Amino acid sequence: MKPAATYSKSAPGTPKKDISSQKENLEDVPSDKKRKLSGRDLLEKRAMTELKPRLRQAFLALNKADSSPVAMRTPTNNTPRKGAPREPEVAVTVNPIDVEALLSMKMTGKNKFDYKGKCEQMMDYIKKLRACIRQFQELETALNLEKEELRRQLDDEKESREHTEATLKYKQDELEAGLAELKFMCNNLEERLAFTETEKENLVRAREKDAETIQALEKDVGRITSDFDKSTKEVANLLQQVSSLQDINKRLQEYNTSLQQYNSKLQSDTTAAVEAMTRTQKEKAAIMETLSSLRGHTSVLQNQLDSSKNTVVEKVKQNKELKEEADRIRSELQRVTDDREQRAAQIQALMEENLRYKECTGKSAADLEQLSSKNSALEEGYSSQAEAIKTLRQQLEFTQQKLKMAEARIAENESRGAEYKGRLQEVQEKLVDAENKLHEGELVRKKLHNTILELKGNVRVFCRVRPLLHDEEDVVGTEPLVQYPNSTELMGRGIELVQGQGQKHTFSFDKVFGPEVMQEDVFVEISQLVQSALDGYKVCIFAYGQTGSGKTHTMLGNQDQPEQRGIIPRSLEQIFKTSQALSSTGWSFRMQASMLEIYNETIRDLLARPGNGNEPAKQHVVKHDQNGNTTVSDLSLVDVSNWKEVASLLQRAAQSRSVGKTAMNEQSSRSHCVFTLRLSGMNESTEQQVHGVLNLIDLAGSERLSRSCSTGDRLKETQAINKSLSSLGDVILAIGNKEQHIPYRNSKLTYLLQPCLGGDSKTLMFVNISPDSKSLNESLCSLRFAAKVNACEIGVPRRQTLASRNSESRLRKNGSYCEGSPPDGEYYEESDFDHISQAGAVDLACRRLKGFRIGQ
Ligand SMILES: Nc1ncnc2c1ncn2[C@@H]1O[C@H](COP(=O)(O)OP(=O)(O)OP(=O)(O)O)[C@@H](O)[C@H]1O
Repeated sequence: MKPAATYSKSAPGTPKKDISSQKENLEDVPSDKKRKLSGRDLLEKRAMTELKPRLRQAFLALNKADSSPVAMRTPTNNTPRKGAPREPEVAVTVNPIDVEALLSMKMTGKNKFDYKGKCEQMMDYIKKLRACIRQFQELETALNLEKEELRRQLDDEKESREHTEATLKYKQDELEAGLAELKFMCNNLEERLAFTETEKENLVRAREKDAETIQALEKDVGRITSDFDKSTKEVANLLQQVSSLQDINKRLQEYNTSLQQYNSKLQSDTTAAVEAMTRTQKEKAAIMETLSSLRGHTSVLQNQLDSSKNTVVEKVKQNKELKEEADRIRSELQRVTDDREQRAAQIQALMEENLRYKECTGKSAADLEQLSSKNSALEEGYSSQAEAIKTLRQQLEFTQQKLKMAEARIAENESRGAEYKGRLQEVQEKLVDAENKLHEGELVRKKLHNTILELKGNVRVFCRVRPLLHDEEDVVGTEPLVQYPNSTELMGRGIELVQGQGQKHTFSFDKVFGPEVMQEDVFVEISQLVQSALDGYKVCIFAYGQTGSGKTHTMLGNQDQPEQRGIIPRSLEQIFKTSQALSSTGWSFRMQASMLEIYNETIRDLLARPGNGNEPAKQHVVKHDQNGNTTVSDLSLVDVSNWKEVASLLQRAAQSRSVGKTAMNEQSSRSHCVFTLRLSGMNESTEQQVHGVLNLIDLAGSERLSRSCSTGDRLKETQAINKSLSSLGDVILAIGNKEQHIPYRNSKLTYLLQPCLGGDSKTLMFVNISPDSKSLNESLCSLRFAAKVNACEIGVPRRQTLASRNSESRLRKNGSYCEGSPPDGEYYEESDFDHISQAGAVDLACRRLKGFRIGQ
């Protein structure tokens, strides 16, 4: 038996070796070709080089013996995966066939004709050939598999090499970055080292100084020790004082307890006041009802009185006619009587003459006859006249009777009229009484309402709806755009906007004025607030609303028509009148007015005297100090003492103000206009002082660019206006949300208004509304904004009162003005100033309730 021929393949799993061997194989390839050879070419080349000796071996084995077993590697399908351990090589024994011998083998047989033997040999030969073919097939399969595996190994190798290369690149980058960082750190450290060294030098110097200081301190310690001994003695004294102070403290605590009791009493008083207000409101409703019924009754009585008056007038007329008739008849009668008497005298004279003729002269019978006929004619005339007199007398009697009857009727009517008059008087008195009660109730209600608002510290909001202008429409669908709810709760305070399809938006404010409300009625509602500026409060009234909604009309109005004057002129008139009235009680006031506008985020002095045009425009800066004082640098302040002076100032300001025509308003204010009156009051006899500020602000109108159609400068103005108004909205929102940071600095307007919005002033906002249906959306926005403002709590208003005579210092002499709280420790008892306003008691209660300082 021939030794089993074995062929083995180098075990896989040693790719590096394979790659190196491939490299070795590549050595003999020309270098330009080397680059072109791909991995697949290498593999095929290597397979061929490995296959050739194996084929040669296989043929050798087959040629050597057809029956001897040959150890051959059996191909397996379990190709090792990447990373998996390689299986050991498996040797399979086959009977190798000597192919050369097989191919040169001849069929001999026993003789030439031994076909059977040849045939058997042939069969055997065919079998061997088949076995040989099978072996070759197996070998080919094994080689194919091996080739496949080698290809896979090569791919794996390539992949792992790429991966390693990428990792190496990444690591290199990392190292480079680290190096750069280290270099940067090194630089830093060097800088720090330099800095530390200088610091060290400084410290050394400081230490030297410290050493000197310590020496000085040691000397001081000696001195202090002696002082300490002295102090110890003083401490003993002080301890005694402390015990006496503790006594005082105890007494003060008792006083404090009593104050707390007083406080709680005030709180209960406030509750009672609120209840009283509710009661008053109910009473007011009842009085209103009585009033309306009385009004109805009065109108009935008035009608009756009017008809009675008409009857009396008629009867008087008749009476007069009858009297005239009677006079006429009387005069006729008189005339007739006179005539008759004249005739009787004539007859008498004729009769006497006749007698004289008869007696003395004996005249002829003819003459006698003539005379007697004359006499009879006269007698006839006389009798006819007597009859006429009789009828006239009858007529006179009848007329007199009629006259008497008419007079009786007149007397009757007059007594009835007097009765009616009495009843009317009575009703009118009742009416006046009811109206007085109503007025009083209204005053109490207002006062209580003010007190509650002040306790809450809210900004008050009044809403005013202007009348329709030409070309405007105030209906949405079939309903009026603006409606006023008439429920008891919302009467005079509620407003509804109808958005179409019955959708309503209801708002309520402190007061709502409809289009019919006159300027005077509006002012009546704010006069008390204005008054409080004289009492030492900071007061701020501003008008907000879309352009053309009536802000300027409300604040300034029309100066040429007295009944059309707005809040600014009326307020000043009232302040001047009241300050004059107070002069009889020792009070004298100094008042200074200023007027500025904020135009395109720049402050402009409206009272500045026009220069020659060469000097640069002044830069006005708003500043607030720690005490809440506001300053506007370089602002003109003008002393005013009567309305005439203010009127001329307003005129001067109107000429400098930025006004323009927009698509929505002929005379549109293109800036925010701030009128400020600073009041400083001093009582000569008591040396008491008050400091008040009245800010009256006409804001520029908000408008949509799409509606106002602004371009150029107008567009810039509109953008500046909208920006500052939106900043105002942000501030209000932040205050409403009680945020930590209030963005007052976002616009000049909010920064200037900071004390009014976030401080302790009495603030009132007018929200002006246009009833035009085209302005519905803007009106809705304005009302929503106003509702937010109404909900804002800005703190409790505080009066500014002083005792020392330094009021002059609080009113600026030139350049800037101050407003705000007096320095600490200078507050006085409210009762000291109660003579100024009736609101004193309520204010005192408010302040005590809020824990304000009430005196030193
Ligand atoms: N209550 C009112 N009664 C009568 N007319 C009014 C009333 N309110 C406003 N008007 C008229 O409406 C017009 C626009 O008013 P006004 O100029 O006051 O608006 P505005 O809000 O100040 O506008 P802008 O913001 O553009 O300055 C004016 O002609 C004014 O006379």
